[in-house]
Amino acid sequence: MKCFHFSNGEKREDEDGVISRVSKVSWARSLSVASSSVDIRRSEFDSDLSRELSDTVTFHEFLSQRRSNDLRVFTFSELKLATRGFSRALMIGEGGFGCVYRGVVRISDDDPDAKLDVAIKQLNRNGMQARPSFPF
Ligand SMILES: Nc1ncnc2c1ncn2[C@@H]1O[C@H](COP(=O)(O)OP(=O)(O)OP(=O)(O)O)[C@@H](O)[C@H]1O
Repeated sequence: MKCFHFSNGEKREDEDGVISRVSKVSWARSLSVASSSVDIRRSEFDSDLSRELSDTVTFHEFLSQRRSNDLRVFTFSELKLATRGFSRALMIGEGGFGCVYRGVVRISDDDPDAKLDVAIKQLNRNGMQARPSFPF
């Protein structure tokens, strides 16, 4: 699943009205859409890639790069709306990093009827895989 982490860095609004938070982020091999979680959690890193990129790429730059590949960036508000506030009635599964919800998102600004069923994972700051496997 594709996912990226939102952090609690500086808030910035770009020319398209997409609000992002600017801070250093690290790249995860398996990216999924993050939501309300404001912590940066390191998960499955591609060690080579993260070594090359993680300390130099800001979240805003990350979004820009994804856009240049024609990938749509959703705001947290859009994802919240799509899942009716992350309603438990729409929950379709749960992984080690959080719950997965069924949602419907608009896929075109021109056509309000163009919609797509999607699965949206809300990263859980207390996800099981974030816990240490041994006591400190
Ligand atoms: N695209 C999807 N369509 C339908 N159900 C999905 C989809 N993605 C996830 N699910 C459901 O959510 C559950 C958890 O998915 P998730 O991707 O979180 O699993 P995971 O890879 O084990 O999680 P994690 O990466 O957090 O360890 C799946 O077992 C499945 O039931």
